[in-house]
Amino acid sequence: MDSFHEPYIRQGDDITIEQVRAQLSALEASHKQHGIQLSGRVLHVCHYLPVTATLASPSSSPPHLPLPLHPQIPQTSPPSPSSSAPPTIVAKPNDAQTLPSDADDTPRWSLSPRYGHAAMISGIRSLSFTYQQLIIGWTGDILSSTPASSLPASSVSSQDRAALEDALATYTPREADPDDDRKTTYVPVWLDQAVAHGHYDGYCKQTLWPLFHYLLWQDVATEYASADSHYSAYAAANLAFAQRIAQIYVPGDLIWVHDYHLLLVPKMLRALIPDAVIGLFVHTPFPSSEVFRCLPRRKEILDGMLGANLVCFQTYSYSRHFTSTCVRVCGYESTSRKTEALIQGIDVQGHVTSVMHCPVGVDAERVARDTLRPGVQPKLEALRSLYEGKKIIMGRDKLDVVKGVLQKLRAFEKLLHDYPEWIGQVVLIQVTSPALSDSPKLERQVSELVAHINGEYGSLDFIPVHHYHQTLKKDEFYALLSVADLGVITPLRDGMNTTSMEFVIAQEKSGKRSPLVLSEFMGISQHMADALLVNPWDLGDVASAMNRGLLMSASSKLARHERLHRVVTTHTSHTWALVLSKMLLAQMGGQGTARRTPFIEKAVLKDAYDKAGKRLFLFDYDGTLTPIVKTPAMAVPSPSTLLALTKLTEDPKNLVYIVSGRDQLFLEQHLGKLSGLGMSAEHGGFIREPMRGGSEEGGEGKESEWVNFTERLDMEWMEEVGEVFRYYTERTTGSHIEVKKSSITWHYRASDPEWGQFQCRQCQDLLENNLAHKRPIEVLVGKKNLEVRPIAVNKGEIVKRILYQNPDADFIFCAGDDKTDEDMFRALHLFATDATSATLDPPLSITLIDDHAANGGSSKPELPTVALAVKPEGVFTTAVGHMSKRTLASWHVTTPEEVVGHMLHLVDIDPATVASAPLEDEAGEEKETSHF
Ligand SMILES: O=P(O)(O)OC[C@H]1O[C@H](O[C@H]2O[C@H](CO)[C@@H](O)[C@H](O)[C@H]2O)[C@H](O)[C@@H](O)[C@@H]1O
Repeated sequence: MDSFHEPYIRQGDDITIEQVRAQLSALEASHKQHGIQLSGRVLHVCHYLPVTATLASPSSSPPHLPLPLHPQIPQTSPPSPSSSAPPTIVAKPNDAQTLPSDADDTPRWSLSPRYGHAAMISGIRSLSFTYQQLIIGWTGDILSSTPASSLPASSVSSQDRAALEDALATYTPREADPDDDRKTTYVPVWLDQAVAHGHYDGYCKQTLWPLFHYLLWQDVATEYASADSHYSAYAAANLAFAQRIAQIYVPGDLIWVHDYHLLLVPKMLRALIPDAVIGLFVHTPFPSSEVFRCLPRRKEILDGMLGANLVCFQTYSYSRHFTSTCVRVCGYESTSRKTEALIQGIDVQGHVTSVMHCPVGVDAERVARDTLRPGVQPKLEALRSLYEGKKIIMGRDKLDVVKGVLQKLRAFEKLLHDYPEWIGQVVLIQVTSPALSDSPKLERQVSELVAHINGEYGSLDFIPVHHYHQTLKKDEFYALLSVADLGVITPLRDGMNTTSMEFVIAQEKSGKRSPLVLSEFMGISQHMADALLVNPWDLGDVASAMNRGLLMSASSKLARHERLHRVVTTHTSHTWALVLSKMLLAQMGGQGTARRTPFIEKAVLKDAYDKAGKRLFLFDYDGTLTPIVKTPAMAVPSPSTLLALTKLTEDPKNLVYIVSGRDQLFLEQHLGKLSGLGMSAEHGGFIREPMRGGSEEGGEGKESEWVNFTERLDMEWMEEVGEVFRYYTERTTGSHIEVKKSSITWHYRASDPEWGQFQCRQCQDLLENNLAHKRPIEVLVGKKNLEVRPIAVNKGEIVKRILYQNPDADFIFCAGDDKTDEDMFRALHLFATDATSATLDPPLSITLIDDHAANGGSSKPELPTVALAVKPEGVFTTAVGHMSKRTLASWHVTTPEEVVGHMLHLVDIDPATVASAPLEDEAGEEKETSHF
């Protein structure tokens, strides 16, 4: 694995931030050398802006005077609403609490501050030394001064908005290097109040958050209509973000979209800026596919995410769940380790989204500094004397069901029950900070349980549990972390959890080196093997770990602490942000950004068609003229497809062929009535020329014979391959074998998608390593199938043959959707790109087969090279699939319906006037649109 693609600095690696910086610079230099445009900017798209801003009354405020940060809702007299002077707006980051606050003006409105995501914000800000940064986020609620209430965003005048945007754009953060003019700017997204709250309090908090933390909705303590309500607000908010990004985007920008609030943004943004380099970082856990599949809007959400070039998670297991969900729920394929080099990814119609992981850390230096703030020590001393002679267990969690506070309290109760020697000797100080959407039910349950434990195990001079439901001040927080004899952080699920990292740093500074009990269901646990890892549901397990931690020897504590400290201080928010930049930068110029096959416009095609004297059409069948469906036998041509082919073949200027992997029987059965249609079956193994002089059933003319190019080939391998396929069919429920005359296909579309793909890879390995080098065969990975055919035949050879026999064609349209069709594009590539090389040597199929037959077994060597009439502008090689799909074709359309629509347009038929029935198989299964 090369260092550019290395997903993460692994635990124990000695890589430093300087090394990541050096890798970044090397990547940038290499991109510049290859002419890849870099803007030097990173756009971070977050749910809300980490700033506080206040709009002051113009009449009373001096320009650019900083205003108090807290409280945000002013208590003083109302502003003068009619003033026409420009507003004075002061904006500052949420953490800039030391700015002077000597203003006496009256804010007219202010943005409500929001906290959280500290690690992310500190990581983003640390990049200011490397990149120009833009943080794009929702303003948060707009609070009016009188009455103290939320205002609809629409009531903020455009003048005020512009003033706020200016203030944010010109704000220089404290931590910026004064000699460096690169900095962080803040770009507000204005959301209508209903959209903003439907988005966050509704869909984010009531639907996605519980699901991502393995809580199905009936378990959530809030009341709401359904898992689908608020989706429209979620989509509207995401669209507003995408549009805002598009307004400020410049080519060469790197765009990082953050978290579960904005999962639709990548796809929406891709539609607005097809070339954008987009990363999506998911800070929460990503659940197993069996949980995720319950989401009514699962496909929309996954497709939204897959609009990104790179989707990144906190841990490998979250990324594995995501990949598996895309495969299982949407039917997409994960890229093989073999084909897409080293990166795991998801293939959607040829667009590959890379999937990686990179855990966020804390700003270790800053936490260490904060732990030593002068205010911390007195608080620490106070705690020490208050609990003198007792061991202190500390817990600090948001009051949210997923944080497992109830389970922790029960485990503490079990500690006192199972190890009664601790009664009177240990206290649990549990702080619960209020969650944004508070749950009174949970609050009540916690209070009741605390009272129960204290009643059961407490006495007049001993209270076992000290519960504080409040937001701790920084000094109190660090004092608590520093004084504790044991940290117990046991959420039921948590994306990462930064308190545990802060605990380790605080313990280093206080010199205590106390141990940590951590839930194994949080992202950080995978990197903290030296904590005491527990299952928070197993109360006995947690109680025993608490006991073990409290009794741990000093040397053991020290050894564990040192290793944890090393992890926390080498995997910081700064390294995280740099590694993220490196990963996204590595996507530039790569798959999905460099390759853009243009969409072929109907008018362009029609223009060339009308001007041409002789036209050649070469169509693949499955996935090109008809959508992929679950059962191969049900992939029958639609009325539109038949009409388009009929009309094309009726025109004497046209020569139309189907070049398919299907066998003769299938092609004859479904397309045989079109006698003007030429057909090639089994990937070029057979050909039947069109009948001249009649195109419809009953038309004039004599039916052509099939020519078999495989007749004299060694076909003994068919039995051997059949045996291998039978072995895998027995072991892969739902799979089946399609035996054709000279090729054989193993299908696994109806099998478990992951097992099917795994078996396919195993089978492919077996065939390639044990048979392919001994036999004249080629193994082809198709769409949920594995095909084996003779190496001597392919679709490219057929195309050359047709072309050689029709050198006067001056218009060629060739369409296909999968790898075997690339042989056709390759055969035409030279003529599609180079005006000077329009000559063609006699193809093998003519020299070896036709002439062989004509000359009684001896081939005739001197067939002439022919000159072709076609010019590059008359060759339309067209891939069906995503524009970023790897292809030799010069054009693309996205679906088979578009291929047919384009053909109908050529013959002057409006597709809307043609009756079209949705494809259904016998079981009523709809066509599989998800995977082409
Ligand atoms: O060259 P083509 O015309 O594209 O044919 C390639 C293979 O297509 C068929 O399999 C594929 O389509 C089926 C129907 O949509 C689908 O169920 C299957 O999963 C696909 O792999 C066909 O069955 C094969 O014989 C062709 O070689």
